[in-house]
Amino acid sequence: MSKPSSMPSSITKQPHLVLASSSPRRQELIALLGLPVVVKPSLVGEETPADWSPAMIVEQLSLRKAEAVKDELDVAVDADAIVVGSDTIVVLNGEAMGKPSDEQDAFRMLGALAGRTHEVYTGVTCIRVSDGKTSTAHRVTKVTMRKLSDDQIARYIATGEPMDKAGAYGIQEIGSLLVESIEGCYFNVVGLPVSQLAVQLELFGITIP
Ligand SMILES: Cc1cn([C@H]2C[C@H](O)[C@@H](COP(=O)(O)OP(=O)(O)OP(=O)(O)O)O2)c(=O)[nH]c1=O
Repeated sequence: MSKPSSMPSSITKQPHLVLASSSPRRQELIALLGLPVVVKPSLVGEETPADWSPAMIVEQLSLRKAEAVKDELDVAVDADAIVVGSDTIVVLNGEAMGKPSDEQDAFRMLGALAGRTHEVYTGVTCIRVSDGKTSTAHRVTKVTMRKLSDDQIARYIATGEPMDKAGAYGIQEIGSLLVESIEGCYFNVVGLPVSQLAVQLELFGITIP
């Protein structure tokens, strides 16, 4: 009879992740990986030069967030950690939309998105604390929003949901009622493309089911 095979050491010895984010959505999604996670929000500014492409914006901001948190860690304590940073924007006809500045801004964004197809870009950066090894990538998902009247938009804004979300909607909450269809990764829209993150973590020798 053959002996049962032993567990590969890469499964038994996994480093912990440090999520550089204040987003409750990202905190829930990263838990899907089943690895130990510490949350440490980054406090970086999110200004970017006007000539950056959407891909550059989300990749560079995810890098900025991860680097800021990595710089605050104690290498002796967190040597085996991998810091994960992420950034999400909505792009309509080349215009990048972040989080709305106020309700009027949310009204403008939703009025522009209604009845049209836009793209959601999310950038993800992983940095290993011990040697600074870095991986940055992004994903794009197409989202088509149904036509909305001004009254419908105003009622949605009155729920308070849009204010902390790129493009002023949350597909995972009441905003789901505004979305007609999507093409691509759903989790990318919510703010953390978990399968993309799994691919990047494999570059660090971390195996995810
Ligand atoms: C389009 C869309 C965005 N969002 C969210 C994801 C992000 O949290 C937010 C975009 O803002 P970000 O600047 O990417 O992230 P954040 O400020 O919320 O968190 P942190 O920088 O600390 O990581 O919009 C949704 O929750 N649902 C959606 O459908």
